[in-house]
Amino acid sequence: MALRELKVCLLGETGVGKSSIVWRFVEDSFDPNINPTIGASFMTKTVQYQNELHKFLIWDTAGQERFRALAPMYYRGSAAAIIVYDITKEDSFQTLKNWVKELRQHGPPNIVVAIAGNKCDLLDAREVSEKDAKDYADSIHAIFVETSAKNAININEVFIEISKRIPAADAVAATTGRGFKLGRQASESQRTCC
Ligand SMILES: Nc1nc2c(ncn2[C@@H]2O[C@H](COP(=O)(O)OP(=O)(O)OP(=O)(O)O)[C@@H](O)[C@H]2O)c(=O)[nH]1
Repeated sequence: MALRELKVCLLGETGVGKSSIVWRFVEDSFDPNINPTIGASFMTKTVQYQNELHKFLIWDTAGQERFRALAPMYYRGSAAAIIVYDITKEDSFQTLKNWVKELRQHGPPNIVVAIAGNKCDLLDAREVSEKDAKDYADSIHAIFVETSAKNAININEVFIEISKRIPAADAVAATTGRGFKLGRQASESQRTCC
């Protein structure tokens, strides 16, 4: 079975739940006392998609302002970016729009963008309407899901949607050197920090 490596980065304001989404996806766990990311952290997870294995190489960036300048190192060369906002924080949705602008200006031209409205378990505190966010995502042809890392809602779905959109993106990637590899492992996960 063909193994495809897909570099994915997570972007978004501090505290929106980027690391929690990654932990839920890779380890199927949730830590309410998780620490803010320093610099960035890296994890991988391989999943089967149709007749291929997709190995996600996931760069979870730090949302704190002091690390902002590091982000290009992680979104450059990415096949996809998951930009996360917190549905209970309007400001975090504005920050997301800034990330979209930055990716447009400096990111890979064919990057798949997924917008994740996280903390959808906190409906009573909602500040960003699902419709407004979906309309915005549609306007930039991005994937859109509301997620809850806490309650494991729509976490796998984000990555499945990325897998679905990658073939078109990879047709370009293949011509630039990234592409298919034959692999042996059916599933794995790993975490390192830097
Ligand atoms: N209720 C709720 N809390 C969440 C959810 N996801 C994350 N949190 C909490 O939000 C806080 C921040 O989560 P992180 O995953 O560290 O956020 P981050 O975006 O990675 O933050 P930085 O590393 O600073 O960029 C933590 O207290 C999490 O437990 C969620 O889906 N629901």
